[in-house]
Parts: sequence; structure tokens; C-alpha cells
Amino acid sequence: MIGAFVGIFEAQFSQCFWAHEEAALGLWTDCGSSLQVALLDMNKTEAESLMQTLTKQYGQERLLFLHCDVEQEEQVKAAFQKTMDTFGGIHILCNNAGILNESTWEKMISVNLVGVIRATYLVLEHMNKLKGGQGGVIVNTASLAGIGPLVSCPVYTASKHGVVGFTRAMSAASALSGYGVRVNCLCPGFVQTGLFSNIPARLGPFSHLKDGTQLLVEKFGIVNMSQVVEAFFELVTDETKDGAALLVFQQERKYMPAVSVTD
Ligand SMILES: NC(=O)C1=CN([C@@H]2O[C@H](COP(=O)(O)OP(=O)(O)OC[C@H]3O[C@@H](n4cnc5c(N)ncnc54)[C@H](O)[C@@H]3O)[C@@H](O)[C@H]2O)C=CC1
Ligand SMILES: CCC(=O)/C=C/C=C\C[C@@H](O)/C=C/C=C/C=C\[C@@H](O)CCCC(=O)O
Repeated sequence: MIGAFVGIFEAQFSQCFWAHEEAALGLWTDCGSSLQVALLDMNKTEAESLMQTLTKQYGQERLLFLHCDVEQEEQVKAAFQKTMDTFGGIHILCNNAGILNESTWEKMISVNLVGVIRATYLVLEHMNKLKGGQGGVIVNTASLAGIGPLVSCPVYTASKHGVVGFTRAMSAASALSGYGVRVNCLCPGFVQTGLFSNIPARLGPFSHLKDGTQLLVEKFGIVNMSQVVEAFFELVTDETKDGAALLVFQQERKYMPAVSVTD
């Protein structure tokens, strides 16, 4: 799992993640008897405290932290190889790393979209059945802003629309190529994390639109982190889900049908 430490996944990790262990393990024959997790992130500070907590609960042999910046090809490649060497395989990848700051929009595209593409292509070197892998599933964290425009954040919106489009196309390419790898995306609404804090400072040239964003927050409400993790595991464990975009609202979650231009 990439970009897992702070925010959406960190807070609910232990409560939800291991609760789905049996269902996840049942998907592949070479998984052994327990779920093992590599947490890749560039935030070492947060990593240490979470790893201490999880290690106490689940044992050191099932957890691995690797410092990794998704903007750096060699770091991602090395982290996946270390994960393979440690655990013997990679069956689930969650591309969760993301930033929001309209003032540094090129970086936002680099992390939120290019980082997802890079990690997907690199993990396929290990997951792809045509390359000796066991197959697997990739879940990309997009956003509701990957479905509809977050007006105060046009480039964040573009990055997340890109994640949804890449997910759907990569899913079809994988299925038609026989990779044995499903690709889905999560589209949560607003979640109380670090990314959600200090909103005006994140809007760059669009800070004058902060009130409109606040109206969206009031309209959509705040999604609980455990709802996001539960949705993640639905995309992992439901083998019928491939190329799916799962929207996570405060009151419900529902799938967004792909728009077809040929219908
Ligand atoms: N907070 C929200 O309201 C929503 C967030 N999301 C998405 O959820 C994902 C997680 O974000 P949050 O937990 O909210 O924010 P967060 O800021 O709390 O967590 C983001 C994580 O990504 C890591 N990260 C950032 N850049 C990285 C890089 N270059 N390489 C490796 N790791 C990197 C950070 O260290 C951090 O651990 C993001 O993709 C975000 O766009 C989607 C919908 C709503
Ligand atoms: C700084 C911008 C801000 O207000 C905070 C953003 C926090 C999280 C980022 C993003 O992932 C959340 C986006 C939520 C968007 C919600 C509504 C629309 O933009 C999409 C409408 C989708 C639909 O029409 O169903």
C-alpha cells in the first residue's frame, strides 16, 4: 500500500484492514496463512508511530515500512522489489498517495496521477500472470473530484479525473491482455485528514472560491475513514469488480457506471 500513513488509511488501518484478512487471503493460492503488509510512504515520522502500534498488535514479521516517494521511479521499483524479497509476492496494491495544493499544480499531477501510473506499471512487473506473477488487484484512490468538478481545485480535479480514466482503461487493457490483474478506484467525498485541513491555503489562485467549496462540504458532509477502508476492501474482495469507480458518500456508497460513447 502506497501513501498509507497519514489520513484515510492510517486511522482505520488496524480496525478494518485485518478484519478482511480471510476474504483477501482466499483470492490467491500462494498467499500463505496471513496477510502481510508493506507500507510505503515518504513520511518517516508518521511511519514510526504507526509501525510501533501495528507491530505490537500483529507482529513484526507481517509488517514492513519502506520510505518511498512515488515521484521517484527507482524508489518505487526498489520498494516493490524489497516487498517481493520479504514477503514473496504482491497481490494487492493501493495507490493512495496524494496531495492537494493548487499553487504547486505540476507537483500535484506528478504525485496524484503520474505516481499512480508509475506504481501501477511497476507492480505489474510482479503481479502480471504473463510475467510469472499470481495476478492481483490494484485500487487507486481517486475522489469525488474524479467524477465531478471541485471548482476551487481545477488541477486536483484533473488529476483525479485522470486516475478514474486510467483505472478504467488499465482494467480493460489488463483483462484483454490476460494479466489476471483487476484495477478499480475509490472515489471518497470529504474526509477529515491532513489534506482536508487549511483549505484556503490549498486553493492557490482560487482562494476566492473557498466559500463555494464550503457549501460542497455542507452538501456532501464528512465521510468517516472506516467507510473508505470498507469500500477499499469491497473493491479488493469482490472479484466481479474490475474497472469500477466506487463513490463513497457520508450516507452510502455506490458505483459510478462508465460513460460509453458507443451506446
Ligand atoms: N481527505 C479527503 O477529503 C479526500 C482524500 N482523497 C485522497 O485520499 C488519498 C489520501 O489522502 P488523505 O489521507 O486525505 O491525505 P493525507 O495527506 O493525510 O495522506 C496522504 C499520504 O500520502 C503520502 N504522500 C504524499 N505525497 C507522497 C509521495 N510523493 N510519495 C509517497 N507518499 C506520499 C503522505 O505522506 C501521506 O501519508 C489522496 O490520494 C487524496 O487525494 C480522496 C477524497 C477525499
Ligand atoms: C481544498 C479543496 C477542498 O475543499 C477540500 C478538499 C478535500 C478533499 C479533496 C477531494 O478529494 C474531495 C472532493 C469532493 C468533491 C465533492 C463534490 C464535487 O466536487 C464532485 C461532485 C460529484 C457528483 O456530482 O456526484
